[in-house]
Amino acid sequence: MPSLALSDKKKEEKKMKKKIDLETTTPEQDSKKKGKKLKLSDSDGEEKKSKKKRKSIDESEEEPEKKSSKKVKLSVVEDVKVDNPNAVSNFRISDPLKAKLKEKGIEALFPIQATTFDMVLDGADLVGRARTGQGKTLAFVLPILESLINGPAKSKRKNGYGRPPSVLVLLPTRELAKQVFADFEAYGGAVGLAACCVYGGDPYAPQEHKLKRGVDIVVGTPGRIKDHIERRNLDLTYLQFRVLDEADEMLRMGFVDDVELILGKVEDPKKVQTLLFSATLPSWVQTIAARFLKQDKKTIDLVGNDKMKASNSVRHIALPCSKQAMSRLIPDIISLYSSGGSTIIFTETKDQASELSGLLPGARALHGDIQQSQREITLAGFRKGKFSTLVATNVAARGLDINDVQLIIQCEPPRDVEDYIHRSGRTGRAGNTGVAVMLYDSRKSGVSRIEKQAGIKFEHVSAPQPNDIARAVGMEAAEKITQVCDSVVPAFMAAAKELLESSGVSAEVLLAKALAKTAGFTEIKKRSLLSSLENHVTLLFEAGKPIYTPSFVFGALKRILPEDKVNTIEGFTLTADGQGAVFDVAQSDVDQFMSAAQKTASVSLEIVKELPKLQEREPMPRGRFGRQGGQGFNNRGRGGRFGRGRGGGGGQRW
Ligand SMILES: Nc1ncnc2c1ncn2[C@@H]1O[C@H](COP(=O)(O)OP(=O)(O)OP(=O)(O)O)[C@@H](O)[C@H]1O
Repeated sequence: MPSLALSDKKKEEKKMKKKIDLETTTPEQDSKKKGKKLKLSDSDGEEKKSKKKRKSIDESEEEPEKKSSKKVKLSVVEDVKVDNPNAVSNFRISDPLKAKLKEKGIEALFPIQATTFDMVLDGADLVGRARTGQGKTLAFVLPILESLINGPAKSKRKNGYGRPPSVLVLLPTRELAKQVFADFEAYGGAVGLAACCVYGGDPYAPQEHKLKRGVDIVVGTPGRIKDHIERRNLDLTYLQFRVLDEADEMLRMGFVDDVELILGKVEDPKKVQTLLFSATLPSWVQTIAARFLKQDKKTIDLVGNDKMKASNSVRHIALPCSKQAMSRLIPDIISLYSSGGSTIIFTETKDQASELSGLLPGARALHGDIQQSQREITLAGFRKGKFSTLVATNVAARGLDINDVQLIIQCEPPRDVEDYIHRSGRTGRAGNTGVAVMLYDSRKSGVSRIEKQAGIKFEHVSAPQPNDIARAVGMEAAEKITQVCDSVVPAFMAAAKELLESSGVSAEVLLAKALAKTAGFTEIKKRSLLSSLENHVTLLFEAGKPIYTPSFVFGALKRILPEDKVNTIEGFTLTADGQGAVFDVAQSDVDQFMSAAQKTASVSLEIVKELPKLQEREPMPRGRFGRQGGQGFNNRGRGGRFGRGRGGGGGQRW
C-alpha cells in the first residue's frame, strides 16, 4: 500500500531526526538554544576544563590536512558522526569498551552520559536526572568501568579469588537489577571485570557462591544485599562506588533502613564515590542526597524546572472510559495506536492486572503475587515478542527497557505524578517515539492534576469509532493481502471472477469485505463518547440556565421520562462551562429520550458529536507522608509491594 509505505517512511525519517537530535545536542548547546540554564551545583569550570582537554587531545591527534581530507571523503551521514561532540571517540573510553559500544550500535553518548562522564571518571559524587529512556544506566556504567580499568579506582581495586567488590549498585526491583546487571556483565565482561546480581525470591546458595568466589561489581535489591552483608557473604570494606538507581522509588518503597544500613557499611565514606540517578527527583530525595553524598557533589539535572517532566518523545493522550467498557475498548486502542508494536497496560492493583489480562486475548499479567520464576519467564517472553500485551502493576513502571514498546495504556490516572512519568516512559525510549493513553472515569477524572504536575498537555480524544478502527485494522489487513505470494493468485482467479459476477456488488465493496474478514471484523459497534460503552450514545442536557447540581438534572429528567429509564443513564458529568450535563444512554433508548425532551420547552437534549470540556472532581489527595511508618517516607512495606513478603503494609497494590 503506497500510503502505508509513505507513512512508515515518514515515521522512520522522524525517528532518525529525533535520534540525531538526542545524540548531537549536549545540554549546554540545548540550554544556549533555549536560553535555559543547566543546573551545575559547582565546579562548572572543571567541566569546561575537561571539555577543553578533550578538544585539545583531539586536535593534537590529527594533522589539520588529514582531518579535512577525511571530511571530504565522508558522506553526509558520516559527517554527522565525526562532527558530533558526543561521539564516543571524544571521550576517555578505552578500546574494548568502544568496541562493545559499537557492537551495540552506540556511536555517540546521550546528553546525560556526555555531561556526567568526566565528572564521574574524575571522582565526583553525582546526582543525575534525565527524562525516561535517555540512557541513565550507561551514564554510570561507562565511567565506573573506565575508572576501574584505567582511572583513579584502578590502583585501589582488589584482585584475585575471593576479592570483595569495588562497585555496589542498588535498585528497587529484581527486574531492574537484572537489567542493569546485564549492562555491567556485557561491558564489564569486555574489560575483564566480573559482576553478579543478587535479589530476593531466588535461592541464597548460588548468589553466596558467586560472592565468595569474588566479583568486582554487585548489583541488587536492598533487602537481599542486606541479608548477604549480615550473613557475611558480602564485604563492603573496599567499596569504591555506590550507585542508587531509581533512588526515589527505593526510598518510597520503604527500603530506607536497608539502604542506610548498607551505605553505612563502608569503612571511610570519603573514599567512596556515590552516584544517585532517577528521572524524578522529588525534593525529599535531595535530603537523602545531602546525607549520603559528599558536600561537593555535582547535580546534573537535565529536566530541571522545565515544565515538561515526562518524556517529550511520547504522545500523551487522555481518553474517557468507564470500568465496564475497558476490556472491550482496549483492543481497539491497541489497533489504533500501537503501530504494530508491543503494549504495556498499567493497572492500580494486582487483582485488576490478573482480571484484565484474562479478558484480553493473548495478554499476560505481571505483578508481585506472581512467583519470581514465572515473572522472569513472562518478562523474557515479552522482551522476545512472544506475546505483545503485558498487563502490569507498578512493578513494571520503573526503568524497564523493552524494545519496541510502542504503546502504554494506564487504566486510570495514577495517584502519584511520578508514576505517570515513569509508566509513560516505558515507550519513546532512546530517541524513538511512542504513545501513552491514559483512561479516566469522567466522573472522577484527575486528568488536570497529572497535566499540571507533569507539565504535559494531553490530547483529549474519545473512544475510537468504527471508521477509525476500520482504517487502522484495514491498513494492517491490506498489508497482509499485498504480501500474498503471486504464485498462489492464479489458483484463486476463477473463484474471484465468479464472486465478482455473482455478488452483484462492485470490486471495491468486495475488497472492503475481504479486508474486514482478514482483520477479523464481522461487525463494529458504535461507542459512546463519554464512557466508551458499546451501543450507547452520549447526550447533552441543557436547561437554558446554569446547572449547579446533578440532582437538578435528574429531577428534570424524571419529570419527562419514567424513573427506571432515568436510572439507566451512565457516566453522568456536568460540563465545565456549568451550562449543561452529559450522560450515556443505551442506543435503543435514544429516541425515547429525544422525543420526551422535544415535548417540553424547559430542557433540551442533543446527541453529542464531540465531547465538551467536563467538570473535574479531584480524588482526595494522598499525602506523600500520609500513611507510613517512620523515616518520613511513604513506607509501603519493606519491599512487600513487589511480593518480597517481608511484612509491612501496602503490599497489596502491586
Ligand atoms: N548513547 C546511546 N546511544 C544509543 N542508545 C543508547 C545510548 N545510551 C543508552 N541507549 C539505549 O537507550 C535505552 C534507554 O536507556 P536506559 O534504560 O539507560 O534509560 P533511562 O534513562 O535509565 O530510563 P528510565 O528513566 O526509564 O530508567 C536503552 O535501550 C539503551 O541501550
